[in-house]
Amino acid sequence: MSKAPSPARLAAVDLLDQVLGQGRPLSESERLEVLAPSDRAAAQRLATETLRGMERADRLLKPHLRKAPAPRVMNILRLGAVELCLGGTAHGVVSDCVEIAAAGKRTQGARGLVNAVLRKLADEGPAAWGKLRIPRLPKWLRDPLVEAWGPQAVANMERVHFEGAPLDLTPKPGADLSALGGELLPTGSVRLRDAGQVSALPGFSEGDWWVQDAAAALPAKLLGDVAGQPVLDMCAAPGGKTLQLAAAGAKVTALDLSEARLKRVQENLDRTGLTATLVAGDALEHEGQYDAILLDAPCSATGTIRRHPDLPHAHEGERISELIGLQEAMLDHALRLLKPGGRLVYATCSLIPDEGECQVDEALARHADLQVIPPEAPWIEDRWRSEEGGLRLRPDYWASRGGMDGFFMAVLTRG
Ligand SMILES: C[S@@+](CC[C@H](N)C(=O)[O-])C[C@H]1O[C@@H](n2cnc3c(N)ncnc32)[C@H](O)[C@@H]1O
Repeated sequence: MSKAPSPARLAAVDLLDQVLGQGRPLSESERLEVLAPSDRAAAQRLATETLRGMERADRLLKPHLRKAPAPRVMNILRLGAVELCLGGTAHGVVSDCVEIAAAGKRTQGARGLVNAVLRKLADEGPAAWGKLRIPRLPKWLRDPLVEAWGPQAVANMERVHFEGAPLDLTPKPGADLSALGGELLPTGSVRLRDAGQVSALPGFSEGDWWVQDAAAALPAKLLGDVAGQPVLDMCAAPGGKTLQLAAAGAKVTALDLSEARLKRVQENLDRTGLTATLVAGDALEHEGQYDAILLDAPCSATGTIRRHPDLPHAHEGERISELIGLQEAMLDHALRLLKPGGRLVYATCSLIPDEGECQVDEALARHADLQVIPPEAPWIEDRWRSEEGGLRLRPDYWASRGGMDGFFMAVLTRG
């Protein structure tokens, strides 16, 4: 008699269909909302691991498939293959994948195939897995990154992407995070491995910290002493940098186009007991004068792939030229909102120079009075410095510690 497949595995296959079939990233899924928290976490982990290991799974599956199966069947096989190769129990994985195939009208005819192929992989897969190459980025992204950073650097980034990301926390000033047993990074973030459920960690309810990649915590620090100053966080949600600025004593205006995402900023402020003025609106229409502005502009997010392996599969960079235009317009508008002598930090979590280094070069060409202030801090490593006077962070930096998100950031002023 057939039994219902695990809700987490079933949802993980749906997520793979969503990313690979519809080109919608995991973060846009409503599918997880109906699940219990533990199933939600498991489904997300399974989908993420499958996307990370997809190239290897496809290589292992290929010899067993005479013709390409229907996309959902292929995703069931990918999920099963990755789980089996990463140590999943053969019986549980295979029978669940067969049940997922049996549950769909268009896939039930492939039950036998799923069963036969996954049984083979349960025997052969785990030994073969580690001999396959580290999965590569898709060509649309790999080619420009090789051109920008060279083949070895991109191979190093791919190794870090494949390993996934630790959990980084930004401590609220004065909070004691020793109960978490994490590693204190030179930049002040606390890094945890295998952290589990975030909301169950010590200090979460007390608002002692918030989740923020170590690299993502640096742009706000580059604004320097903001205590008592009006500061605009121009693209604020979900609010990691707003929290840093508020914790540093700034009078923060946190602006974002998305009301839904601003709700997350408010939740984060409530949990941490910090305050900021939230404004829903278009950054390009915002008015005011500020001593300091943080422009963490919308971008390709290609620096966050180790956390979001769905990104390079969900699209092929179609929106990047539109984003580059938006970043340029936002940078020019931010300069209009900056008081004389004020500081603007421009940042993007992108690995593509057109969204970082080139934006600063081109802004310098457009505005004769614009200057870049090279940042000074004891934790800045020389190799992070870019020719424009900004910082270029890459996933392969701190590789032995677990890497960091890719970011570009620069401090600008009009003089
Ligand atoms: C990279 S995210 C910001 C991350 C945020 N700074 C943090 O640290 O949590 C970019 C944000 O820009 C917002 N955004 C996109 N277009 C915008 C616009 N025209 N005006 C204001 N915000 C915009 C998006 O809603 C998104 O929340």
